[in-house]
Amino acid sequence: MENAVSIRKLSKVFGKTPVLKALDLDLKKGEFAVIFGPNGAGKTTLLKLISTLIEPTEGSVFVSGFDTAEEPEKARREIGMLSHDSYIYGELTAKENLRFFGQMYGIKSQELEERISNLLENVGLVTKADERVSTFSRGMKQRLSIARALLHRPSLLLLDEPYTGLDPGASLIFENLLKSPEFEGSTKLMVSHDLERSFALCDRILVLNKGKFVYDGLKEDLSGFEGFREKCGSMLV
Ligand SMILES: Nc1ncnc2c1ncn2[C@@H]1O[C@H](COP(=O)(O)OP(=O)(O)OP(=O)(O)O)[C@@H](O)[C@H]1O
Repeated sequence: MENAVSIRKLSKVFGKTPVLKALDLDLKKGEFAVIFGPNGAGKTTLLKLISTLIEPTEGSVFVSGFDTAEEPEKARREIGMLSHDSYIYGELTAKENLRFFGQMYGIKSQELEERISNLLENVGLVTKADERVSTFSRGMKQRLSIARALLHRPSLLLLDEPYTGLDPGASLIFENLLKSPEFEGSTKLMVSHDLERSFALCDRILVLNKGKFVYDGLKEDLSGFEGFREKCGSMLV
């Protein structure tokens, strides 16, 4: 079976600074991997490269078999990205934002309206559906970003610090969405500093440090969170 993500000798240099150094990575379909690592390790840069937001200096990225350099549109169709830049428009309402992105993905209008209602309900924004996003709190914007990322039923979820701004209730809603029948089979690659919470969700752990993977292992091979801390703690600084 073809991998959800295949990365080969991927490097990124900003100016003269090498940020990612010849990375190789394969993610199987349905895997839930989390990337840990200290500030500046290159985690967000890696997610941006996979999502085609930025281009590699060298190397290649394949998403569901699509080479992101050659077929970026097809690769993007597979991806739902949740990140710091929320990609939502302040002057539009929550519903209008989702409509805009849904139309971009070519979702037919009746299906789109149903999808928008469901997602707004799921993320707890029904009562705010017709309010402008510029009036939203950070957590409300993050809830809307979650709905936006899931709108086109992506097969690959790239989640960059998804808990940012979420209150405990919204964090649970988010985790339940990931475990829901619709998304439990999707592949997930998450970057997070919330070690314990992410460890509980994932089945594979990667540690990125100074642009290289210094650890890659399955959760089942570690003796719980304490085992992970013992093995990887020193790699996280
Ligand atoms: N557009 C850019 N131009 C120049 N340097 C950049 C750019 N984007 C990122 N960098 C640099 O690349 C390095 C890695 O940044 P990145 O955001 O990928 O780290 P990170 O592991 O996600 O860190 P954090 O945990 O703090 O979010 C940092 O030194 C950062 O300053």
